Amino acid sequence: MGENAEPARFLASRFDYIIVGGGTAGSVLAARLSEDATVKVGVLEAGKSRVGDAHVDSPWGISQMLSNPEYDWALETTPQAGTNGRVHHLSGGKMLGGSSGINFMSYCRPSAADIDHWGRGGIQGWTWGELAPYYSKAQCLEHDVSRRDDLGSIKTCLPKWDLPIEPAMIDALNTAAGTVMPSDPWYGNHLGFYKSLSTLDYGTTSEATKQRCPTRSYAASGYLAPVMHRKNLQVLDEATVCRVSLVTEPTKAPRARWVHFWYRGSCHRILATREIILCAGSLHSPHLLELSGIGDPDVLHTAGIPCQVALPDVGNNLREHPMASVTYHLQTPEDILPRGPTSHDRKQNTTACPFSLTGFLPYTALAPADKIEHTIANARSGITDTDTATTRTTTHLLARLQDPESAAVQLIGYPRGLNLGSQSPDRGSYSLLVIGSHPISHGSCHVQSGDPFAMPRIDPGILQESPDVDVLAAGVAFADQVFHSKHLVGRIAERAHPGPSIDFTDPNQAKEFVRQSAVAFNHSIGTCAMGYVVDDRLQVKGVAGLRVVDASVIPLHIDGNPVSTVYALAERASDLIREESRRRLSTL
Ligand SMILES: Cc1cc2nc3c(=O)[nH]c(=O)nc-3n(C[C@H](O)[C@H](O)[C@H](O)COP(=O)(O)OP(=O)(O)OC[C@H]3O[C@@H](n4cnc5c(N)ncnc54)[C@H](O)[C@@H]3O)c2cc1C
Repeated sequence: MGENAEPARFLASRFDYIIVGGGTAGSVLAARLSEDATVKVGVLEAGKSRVGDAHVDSPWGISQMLSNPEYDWALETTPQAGTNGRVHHLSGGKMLGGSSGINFMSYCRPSAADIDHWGRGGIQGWTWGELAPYYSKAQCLEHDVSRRDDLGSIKTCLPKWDLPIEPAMIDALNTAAGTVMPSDPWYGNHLGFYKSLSTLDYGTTSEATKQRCPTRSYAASGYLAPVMHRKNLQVLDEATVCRVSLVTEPTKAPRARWVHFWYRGSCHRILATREIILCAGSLHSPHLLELSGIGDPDVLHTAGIPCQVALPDVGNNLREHPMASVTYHLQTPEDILPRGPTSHDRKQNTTACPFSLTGFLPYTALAPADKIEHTIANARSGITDTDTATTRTTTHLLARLQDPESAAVQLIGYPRGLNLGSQSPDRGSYSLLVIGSHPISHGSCHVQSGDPFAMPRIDPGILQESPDVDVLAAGVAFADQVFHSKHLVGRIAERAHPGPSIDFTDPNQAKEFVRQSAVAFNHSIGTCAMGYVVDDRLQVKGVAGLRVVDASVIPLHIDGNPVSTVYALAERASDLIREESRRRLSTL
């Protein structure tokens, strides 16, 4: 990027807004707030700028970044009882652009109902109707230039390659589920199977091949890089924020004023005259609130941190999408070699590639009515307290299992075994990944000590609730059955994973497989949830001048991959902040 702030200038500056975390949401806010040349915006990012980095830019570079501490926070959960005591790896992008720089680039919007359900706790202003324009504002839909509203910063396109097996796979999936290919799955209803969009930019021509080659389109390239020349925007990378300090005035709520951070071995503090905006992601934003003394007094006491503002819900409601997969060998490896327009795609795609097939199904398409009732009754019998917010959420999510319009699982086609960390991928296999869309299981992410470099204790409670296991097991059994579809005759050989001894028609074997093999899909949300930790303008309750804008404010999980929603909510948050700023100025 080359235009990052000079450290001395940054440290000597006074900012109106300080953004903590220059990731997905942080980059959007930095770009939007600095459009007003009269405000000064500072961004502090713990990772490095990786703009122009080959691993980030290449759609095939993911395996070089995952678990690599230069790019990935590489956090771990506590042992998860729901997955037979296994510890799960949780990735998170540590760079400008954050997790949008390390993710699988799958672009998918949630169903309209999912966003509408956010309003259940009395949250105003976050319906599908209100958020939908912001999806369009963030996205540039390359495959459909007729949509003039979709001209945003993040480029998306359908893969310009065709995997020979995928049209038959889409037919097999839709036939088995009794669904049809949705005609416009990005506008509120995406049940059924279809070719998925990726956050890819085809605007670059390779020097070597003179062909247009795809590069990752992400928050740093789409939002930050084009505006780094602005005089009122400064970005300091490799700066790790350790807390926010508050000032108290009589009769007023405490106000967030200073951001304390480590930079090149020294601790510094910097003043925000208007607001501090936490954009550190679902696992770091609650941690920073707690390090600042804002949280559950018991949690803070145990960690030895004096409580400044009691906010018991900080760090709770951590929800993750669980994922399990089934892989079959193919009769011919060519079935997953792309018929792409460029030899570049064809060559690269043999080692790894973004996902190009996805779809959603309700539980009603996976299980008979009596089985669904059994799943729900089982879960209800465990509910003793009927009046807590958690119970109301659980009851709501259980009711959705009977709704034929509500997705319970997402399936993603992946043209090989899921061995992303491997250097020698299996070229002759195809996987269906099955992801639980609306997990009832949830947990927490809490500070363990006042040391800002000690990682939080992360317990997402993966598969701890039996309906999540039932749903995922039914999804995996469905996926297994699809490989035997008449649409795929002559193309599929034996099952590669799990081994042939597992019988998915036996629900107990399917459930045990899921407990034994499911992983977290890196879609953490909910730890600073709207309505609980922040209000519907995303301001931290009980503190002035402090907001959270990132995936942590999403109160309930959405069906599908979340990055589109993080872009949209950050776009909307920018409008809210600018609107408040204008209102403040007009009253002066
Ligand atoms: C491996 C992986 C694959 C994924 N695949 C997909 C996908 O295909 N499609 C999809 O839609 N979603 C996907 N996701 C999820 C999606 O990318 C995230 O939900 C989204 O990017 C989160 O945005 P955010 O702004 O909340 O956090 P982030 O983008 O993670 O930003 C947080 C930023 O804060 C910085 N930070 C943290 N702590 C501090 C601190 N103390 N001081 C300063 N800076 C700090 C971080 O370094 C980071 O840059 C994936 C995620 C991962 C990790």
